[in-house]
Amino acid sequence: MQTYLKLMRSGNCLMAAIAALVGVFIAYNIVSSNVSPDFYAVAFPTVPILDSFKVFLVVFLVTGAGNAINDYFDIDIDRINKPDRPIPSGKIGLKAALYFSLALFAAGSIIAASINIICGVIALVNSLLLIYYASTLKRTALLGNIAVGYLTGSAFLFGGAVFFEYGGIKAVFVLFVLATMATIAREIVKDIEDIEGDREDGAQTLPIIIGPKKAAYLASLIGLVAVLASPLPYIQSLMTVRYLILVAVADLLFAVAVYEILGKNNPARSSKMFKMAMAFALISFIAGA
Ligand SMILES: CC(C)=CCC/C(C)=C/CC/C(C)=C/CC/C(C)=C/COC[C@H](O)COP(=O)(O)O
Ligand SMILES: CC(C)=CCC/C(C)=C/CC/C(C)=C/CC/C(C)=C/COP(=O)(O)OP(=O)(O)O
Ligand SMILES: [Mg+2]
Repeated sequence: MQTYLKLMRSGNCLMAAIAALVGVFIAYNIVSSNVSPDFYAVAFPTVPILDSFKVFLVVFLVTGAGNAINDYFDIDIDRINKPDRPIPSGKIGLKAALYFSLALFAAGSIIAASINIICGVIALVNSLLLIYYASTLKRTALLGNIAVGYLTGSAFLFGGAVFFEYGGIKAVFVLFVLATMATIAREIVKDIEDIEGDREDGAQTLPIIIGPKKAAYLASLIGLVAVLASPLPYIQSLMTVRYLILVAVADLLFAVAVYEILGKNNPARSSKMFKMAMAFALISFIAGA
């Protein structure tokens, strides 16, 4: 069981699932404050506890499926870059990982469809995109990074989609944009870190095409634009002033991540700092909502 949780990268699954719950909560706050009292009393539901649990479960399962199918297709690269992972280390067989991933995708999409049609569509589209990313897109410069950025940011959209008929997706769109930009920046840095294994595998990633230095500048630019945009949830009255204080700490961590890649040419540490900054930004969304 432990090895399958490692294949799923359960820490990422938990982070994504919490992000989706933030989406549910923020969307509920916004749409329930926008409706008229009589509509609120008559038509608008109370906080959807069961749907919130389903949202958490779907994102946990689909994210885990995406990580598992990624390692299934990455077996050759991971033998070079990450030999301790469950498949290259032999702890989980290749076919077992594939069937496990497909089962998680199916379970997640079916549960999503039981929430509403939009949640079902998002889960199905994301599942297909995760498979396409792992099999093909990840070896394509920038498109692969954008796909992972969209997928990560979509956790917020998925939470907002619980209230799609009340404008829930629009309510959380700025969170989607911030998460997408931060993830794209980190994905480019990860490609700089993996450049040797990717080159051996014939992948055409951005750092291989334009060089690691220019890729580092682009990742830093995207990351810094996300930092400059980070007050937007407060400006849009999605978040309280507590968010503004906490996200300033996340912004500082993003700045350190940029320094690690631009100033110290250390993609491994920069990637870790980006992830820490993203985790802290998620905490600021939770505490500031
Ligand atoms: C500027 C600002 C306020 C940005 C917002 C940042 C934010 C809240 C991002 C959300 C992050 C999130 C929902 C992450 C989910 C889990 C995750 C790390 C997904 C992306 O994983 C792909 C990555 O390539 C996996 O690699 P690794 O982390 O090394 O296993
Ligand atoms: C909203 C719903 C239903 C699902 C969202 C699913 C989410 C949040 C996905 C987040 C992004 C994610 C987990 C992508 C999986 C693919 C992946 C591991 C990309 C990075 O892989 P590589 O580029 O191969 O790098 P490493 O394998 O070395 O980490
Ligand atoms: Mg991989």
